[in-house]
Amino acid sequence: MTPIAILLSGRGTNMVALADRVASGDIDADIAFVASDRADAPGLDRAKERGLRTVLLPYGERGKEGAEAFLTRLVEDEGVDWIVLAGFMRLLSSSFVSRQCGKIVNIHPSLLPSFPGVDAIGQAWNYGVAVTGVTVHLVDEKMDHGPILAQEALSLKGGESLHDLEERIHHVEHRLYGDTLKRLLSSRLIFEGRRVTFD
Ligand SMILES: Nc1nc2c(c(=O)[nH]1)N[C@@H](CN(C=O)c1ccc(C(=O)N[C@@H](CCC(=O)O)C(=O)O)cc1)CN2
Ligand SMILES: NCC(=O)N[C@@H]1O[C@H](COP(=O)([O-])[O-])[C@@H](O)[C@H]1O
Repeated sequence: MTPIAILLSGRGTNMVALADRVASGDIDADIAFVASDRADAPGLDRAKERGLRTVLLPYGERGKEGAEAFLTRLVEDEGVDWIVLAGFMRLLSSSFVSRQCGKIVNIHPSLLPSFPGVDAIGQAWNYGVAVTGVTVHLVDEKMDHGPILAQEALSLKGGESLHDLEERIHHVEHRLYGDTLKRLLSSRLIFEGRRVTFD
């Protein structure tokens, strides 16, 4: 059973989807804690409802460096093997990423490298794309730049609203992230440049 930590800043629906699959035994992991940079993140309440340990990262009091030092101590004390970002809206420093030996994974609601950063779905909608999707990627020191582990595309439907599209993308996320994490925890990663395959 692999110890993981989940980091979020918002609603936590991706955390819930992962936690449910861990609880069912489908994903062979132990969620050591769920952490957020925001005390008001609804995802923290959802984690507490599931009996998960929650942690507030002290970005407010200690800034980025202090918050990452706090997180590093927690990760090392708990023997966390993978850090799972699920709507965590803070850029992690290169020193933090390298200390974790790159064992950080993120989900992003677009087909990277298109539409990195915040509001990716809104960016794609406003651009008028015909196809968008979801990316699961390793985290490096840059924003939404790390090697891609999985992607799934979806075509926009005539007449659908932005809200409809957001709902369909989140539905894909909730399945794809769990499927990819399950493979990640049971495989070796083979790197060829930026290309990553599971062994
Ligand atoms: N080193 C990395 N850190 C993070 C990555 C990554 O790929 N590499 N992914 C992000 C998630 N993310 C979108 O995928 C994202 C994170 C942060 C921001 C952002 O603008 N943050 C600002 C301030 C946010 C705030 O104060 O609330 C900042 O950090 O200065 C946008 C998108 C997770 N981290
Ligand atoms: N740049 C990162 C980013 O945009 N992440 C996105 O934040 C949302 C979090 O939702 P959730 O809190 O309900 O899981 C998800 O759509 C995730 O892909």
